[in-house]
Amino acid sequence: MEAEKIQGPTNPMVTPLLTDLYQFTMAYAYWKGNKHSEPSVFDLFFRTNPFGGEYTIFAGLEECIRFIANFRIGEEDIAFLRQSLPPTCEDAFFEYLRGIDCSNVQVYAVAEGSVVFPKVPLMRIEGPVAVVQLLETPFLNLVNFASLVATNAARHRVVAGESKLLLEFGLRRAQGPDGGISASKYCYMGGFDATSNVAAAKLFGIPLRGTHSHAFVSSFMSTDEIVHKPFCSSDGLTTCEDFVGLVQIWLKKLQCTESLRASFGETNQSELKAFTSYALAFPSNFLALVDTYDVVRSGIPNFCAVALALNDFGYKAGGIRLDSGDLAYLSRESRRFFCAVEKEFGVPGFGKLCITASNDLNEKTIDALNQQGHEVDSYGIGTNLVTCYAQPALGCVFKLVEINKQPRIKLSENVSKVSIPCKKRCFRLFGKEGYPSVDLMTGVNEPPPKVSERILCRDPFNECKRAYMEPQRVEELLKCYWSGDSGTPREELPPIKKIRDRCIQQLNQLRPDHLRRVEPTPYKVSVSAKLYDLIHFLWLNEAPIGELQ
Ligand SMILES: Nc1ncnc2c1ncn2[C@@H]1O[C@H](COP(=O)(O)OP(=O)(O)OP(=O)(O)O)[C@@H](O)[C@H]1O
Ligand SMILES: O=P(O)(O)OC[C@H]1O[C@H](OP(=O)(O)OP(=O)(O)O)[C@H](O)[C@@H]1O
Ligand SMILES: O=C(O)c1cccnc1
Ligand SMILES: [Mg+2]
Repeated sequence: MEAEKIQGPTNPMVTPLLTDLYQFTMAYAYWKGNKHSEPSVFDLFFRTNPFGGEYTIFAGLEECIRFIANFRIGEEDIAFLRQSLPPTCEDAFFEYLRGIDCSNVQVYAVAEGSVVFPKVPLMRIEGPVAVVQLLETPFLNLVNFASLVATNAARHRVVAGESKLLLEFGLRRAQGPDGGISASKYCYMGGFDATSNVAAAKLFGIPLRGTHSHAFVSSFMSTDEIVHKPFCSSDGLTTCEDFVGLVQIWLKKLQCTESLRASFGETNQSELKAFTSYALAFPSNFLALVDTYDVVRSGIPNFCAVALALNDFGYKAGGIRLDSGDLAYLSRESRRFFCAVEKEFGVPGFGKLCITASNDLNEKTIDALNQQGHEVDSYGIGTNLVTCYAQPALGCVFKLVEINKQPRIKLSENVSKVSIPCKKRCFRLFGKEGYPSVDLMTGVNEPPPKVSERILCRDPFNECKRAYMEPQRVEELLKCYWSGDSGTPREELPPIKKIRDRCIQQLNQLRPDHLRRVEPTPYKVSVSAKLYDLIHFLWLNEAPIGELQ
């Protein structure tokens, strides 16, 4: 049995009751009208890309599949529904609810981590109308934030560049525990390298990274004694009896070095104690937050004194974190100091020590740093990333497109809100240069587009916008991820690392003008000529003709 092989959702709060009341009232009305088993098709899609961009990353699919694979309404929940719905609701309905599962539901979806575009279904859900209706809210809940935050992460990756290390530091600012865990998971999927969130790292196998806080530095007083036991060199062959003294020797050497002299005099001794103490605790991975007192006059020289003492015993320091001030300027000053130390004392690699920047970073500040010129290797990003401060929601919707094999349309005064009817197949067509050129929707019974065969692609709502395309490659977007007991083979749910790789690879494959922050070019989304005609036939059919007075 397929349902037994797939674990339940990560968050145990994700149950059939994690929904809006109206899904159950509609289920009752479908049942009462003996319509509940009618075969239906719903599309899950969004209408506008978030963050003023022209692309979105699809995420949340695995959690949806875990949800339906385990969909059962338990006795306590049935009792709660019975007391919540009007007393006129018949007992037999609750018997019906007790018996439902998703064995007669099928889900076709775009692969998780894919770059996706407005109007193209991310998921196509087929099954008895009352059951599929019950999936609307939980699916939207599982996909909307996941895709939004994955897109936010991807956008930070695009602006930071491939070579930068991106650390997600958002748990403390996230919207509650699920917001925090989900953000860590989907930021990784969207291209971050690591998280500071220990629980998320354990749950999903995300690399775990971190530095230390200002509290650690300010907890030391200049008069504190450092508890020091002799410590061993990295090769285990020598022992250092007086590491504190060695650090002081190095600080004096730095102070006496002509090329470094101008930048600092006496440094903060309590900060030096904090760094020394941290180095003794983590000699192979010494990182220091250098902005507690004064980056240039204290933090950097203190860090270098400790790093050089470690170097004498074969340990390579990890680097620094800057968490305030002008990050472009301070990173350049830090790099200049590191390079001077490398040159003066002949310590290979010292000039390349990792500089991490944090403090209220977002796409805009990273872009500003790029414009100014900086020496940051790694960004730690929290609030703006995980809360999706620039845009708090993605507007995925779940619309009926077919019932009893009849196509259905939802009209709106606003053309962008008119739904695209009928059970559809979706394809990505690639052009001569290897870039994806257009996403094409067709009816399921139409012949699919073929490589090197010219096909007309039409804007679904604008008669004038149409173009022929001779694809060099065709990729079908919607694949079966849940087939219930229909026997249709289904796709495997890949591990998160594979999903992340797909996301990065697809972003790299996209034409750069779709990715740019300012005035990006919209990607083309179209329908076949046949589907275009059907949309407009149904539109005319369903729209009442007005009477002029
Ligand atoms: N070179 C830069 N260009 C653009 N923005 C920057 C640059 N350096 C830092 N920033 C951003 O400017 C803001 C500075 O924050 P703020 O004015 O609160 O000062 P601060 O550096 O945090 O000072 P403190 O913590 O010492 O009070 C942060 O959002 C940071 O990301
Ligand atoms: O700035 P964010 O992108 O949210 O990244 C996380 C922040 O959290 C930590 O400090 P915290 O904000 O708790 O204190 P601070 O503002 O005094 O540095 C850290 O030093 C970062 O600044
Ligand atoms: O490890 C860090 O440096 C960190 C973690 C969370 C928030 N701010 C910083
Ligand atoms: Mg802060």
